[in-house]
Amino acid sequence: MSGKHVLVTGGAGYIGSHTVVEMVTAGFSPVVLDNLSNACPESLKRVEAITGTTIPFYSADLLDKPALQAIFDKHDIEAVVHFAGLKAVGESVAKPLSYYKVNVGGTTNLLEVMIEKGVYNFVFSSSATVYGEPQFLPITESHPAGACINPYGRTKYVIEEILKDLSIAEKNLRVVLLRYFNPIGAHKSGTIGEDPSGIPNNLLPYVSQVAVGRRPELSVYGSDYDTVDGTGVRDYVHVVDLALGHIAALKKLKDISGCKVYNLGTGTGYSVLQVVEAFEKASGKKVPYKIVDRRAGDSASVYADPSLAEKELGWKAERGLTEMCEDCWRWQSQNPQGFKKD
Ligand SMILES: NC(=O)c1ccc[n+]([C@@H]2O[C@H](COP(=O)([O-])OP(=O)(O)OC[C@H]3O[C@@H](n4cnc5c(N)ncnc54)[C@H](O)[C@@H]3O)[C@@H](O)[C@H]2O)c1
Ligand SMILES: CC(=O)N[C@H]1[C@@H](OP(=O)(O)OP(=O)(O)OC[C@H]2O[C@@H](n3ccc(=O)[nH]c3=O)[C@H](O)[C@@H]2O)O[C@H](CO)[C@H](O)[C@@H]1O
Repeated sequence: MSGKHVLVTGGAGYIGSHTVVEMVTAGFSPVVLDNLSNACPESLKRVEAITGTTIPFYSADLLDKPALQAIFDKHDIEAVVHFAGLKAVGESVAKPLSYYKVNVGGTTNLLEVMIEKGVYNFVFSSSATVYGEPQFLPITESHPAGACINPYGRTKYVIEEILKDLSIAEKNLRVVLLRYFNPIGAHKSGTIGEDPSGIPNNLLPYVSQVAVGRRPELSVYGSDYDTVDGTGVRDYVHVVDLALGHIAALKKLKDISGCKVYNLGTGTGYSVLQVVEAFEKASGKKVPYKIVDRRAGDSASVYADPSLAEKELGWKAERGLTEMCEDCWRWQSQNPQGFKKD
């Protein structure tokens, strides 16, 4: 599909910015749309520095249909990779309407404009959260989905269902749904990475902010799970591997019809304390922690069976936990305050 453009919504964000880098390397021409509600323009400047390419950028909102239409009119868009949306679980409980409006309403807006403009290739950022509490491990794509425990997860599941319905109604539509497990790490340059606003919800950003001295200690949510050391186990996947999964998905679109679903994970789970230990080794810093109560809604263990993505997309995560922690630390130590000027 090289020569034409791929619209990347949310391309200034964490996963989007890493994917834009890999897209340029793979010969795609990305155009980025982002309303910068959870990103800053600096991330794209750094993507341009890494790739040596100018990336067309539109500061626009998914809810602004005329702005979406104008982008499709201006560029010859062949496919859309859709990252943009809200992703904070706690906030989704407090503000469900915002989550349904932006995630579901924003996606339906985008799909309407795509169909109006005759663009039929779509890659969507879904999440392992759609599986809810695991009924078996490792989780395959045929594991039951939909029993989500928070509004954020439900928006992902609803969007998946919309895409399945739409790909039946619109015979030309080709969709790849990617269910991410736990993306962490950063680009090797250390110039782009995850930059959460406020107190991080997720483990790695919290650990790295403790290591860099921004926070005094990590709270480990529970040590009485039925796991290797009692702490929660997750499938951490390097964000660059995840980005490469989108390249594989884009290449796959031409060979499929309808809607395909793939897990993107490594297949290996690590406990919170194993991650802390790996991060301490990678950074040479101590990460003080205290054990506190379990976090509501957490499962003991969640990890993927990623074999379908390997078989059908030719994609396999290559980077291990040590590299994930080293790359995360390079980004955090070079940018203690994230993209904000120090
Ligand atoms: N990071 C994870 O752990 C994870 C796991 C599973 C799925 N996902 C999904 O992957 C996608 C990307 O996640 P991320 O971690 O890069 O998040 P992110 O917040 O860094 O990126 C999302 C981007 O979308 C933009 N955005 C938000 N609302 C918008 C709107 N209305 N219009 C235009 N742009 C808007 C934000 O400014 C941000 O740059 C999200 O859909 C997220 O739900 C993320
Ligand atoms: C309930 C919840 O928020 N779920 C979201 C969270 O899942 P996860 O719970 O899979 O990711 P996470 O990074 O929030 O937590 C990973 C593991 O670390 C533990 N932990 C986390 C933070 C911390 O300060 N201390 C600590 O001990 C946590 O209990 C879990 O065992 O992130 C995913 C993205 O990757 C999805 O967005 C999930 O919807």
